[in-house]
Amino acid sequence: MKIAIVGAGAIGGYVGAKLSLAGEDVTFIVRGANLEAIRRNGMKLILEDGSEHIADQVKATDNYRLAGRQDLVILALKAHQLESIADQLHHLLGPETAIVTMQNGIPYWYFYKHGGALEGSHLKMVDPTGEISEKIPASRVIGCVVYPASELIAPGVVRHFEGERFPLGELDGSSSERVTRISACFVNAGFKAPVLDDIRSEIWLKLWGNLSFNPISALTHSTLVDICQFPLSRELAAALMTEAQTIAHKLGISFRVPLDKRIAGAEKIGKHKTSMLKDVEAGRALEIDALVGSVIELARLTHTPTPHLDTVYALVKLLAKTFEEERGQVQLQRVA
Ligand SMILES: NC(=O)C1=CN([C@@H]2O[C@H](COP(=O)(O)OP(=O)(O)OC[C@H]3O[C@@H](n4cnc5c(N)ncnc54)[C@H](OP(=O)(O)O)[C@@H]3O)[C@@H](O)[C@H]2O)C=CC1
Ligand SMILES: CC(C)(CO)C(=O)C(=O)O
Repeated sequence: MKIAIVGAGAIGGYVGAKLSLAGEDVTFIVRGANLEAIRRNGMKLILEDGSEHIADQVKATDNYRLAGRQDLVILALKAHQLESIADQLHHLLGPETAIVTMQNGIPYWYFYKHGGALEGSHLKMVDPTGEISEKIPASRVIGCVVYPASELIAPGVVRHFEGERFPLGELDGSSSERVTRISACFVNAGFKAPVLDDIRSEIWLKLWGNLSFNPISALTHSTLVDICQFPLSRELAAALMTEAQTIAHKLGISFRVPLDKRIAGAEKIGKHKTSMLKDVEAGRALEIDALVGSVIELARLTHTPTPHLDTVYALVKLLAKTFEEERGQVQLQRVA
């Protein structure tokens, strides 16, 4: 399959390297030092067992037009980075090209083919200007939940920590020919890629952890096990998750795992820093609006009170604002 991966970071690098090693025709859409490194050496993948694999057949470019039409486009950017690529994406799209979205959080396409009173509603938190929905048509999208954890440790070098599951699903729940084909392609590359008839419920299950543990960890610099074992933060995580569950239930979502078990699962991961804490430490922009702001937007749409989510959202937004101002100061000092 001809596959473009937009964003060759932790997840894009991991997925693209494995697909290429399995014989797929992979092009990374990538920029900066990462582009140079992949062009020079391919994408190096370091697996959990320490083994190293070089995907040296991958192509890498920052030119969408040159990459050309694809069978499949995988969007592996952070949610707040989608707008920056939306304008260029059409170069990759032929009449049948499918798009797999690999962002954590509530996706911009959430209400497409959702049914009910909220069908077609637009979510400002993840698509502030409407440009993403306009230029990345939801009719092409296959939903996906990313369970693996990985990190781009240097340009062109990705380390995989754990997990291989990428559940997929059509937005209308059907088992179409295209989703079946993409699932088979993922399985052939060594991933688990079950086709689900309710991808939104799986998105909420993953998000349950992200909307609670990620902001708490970013605010307190604590790992998952620390948050889960300290009674007050465990209680706060449970309160955030309970509010989210009320919203989700109103939207027809069912959780296949009870709340206590979901917290126990996070606790078992141990001394692990969430991606939002890693972003804080690295001075990168935080995925707050996709993970928390969008849930609050859904709360407003479903008339659900969310005092805990509102409080945590306010605090983590302030944290991000302070960081942005500090970064601005540092840049100004460098210019001076
Ligand atoms: N990492 C993980 O273990 C997990 C991540 N996820 C989710 O997966 C998604 C991707 O996260 P992750 O891979 O960690 O993020 P990364 O930051 O590692 O990767 C994103 C990549 O996109 C690139 N990028 C951003 N904007 C552009 C652009 N305009 N053109 C080209 N490239 C661009 C970035 O490059 P540059 O550095 O040049 O900006 C970066 O390499 C997120 O939603 C995250 O929450 C989910 C589960 C686990
Ligand atoms: C580790 C985990 C599961 C925390 O919610 C995660 O998905 C993240 O760090 O973004």
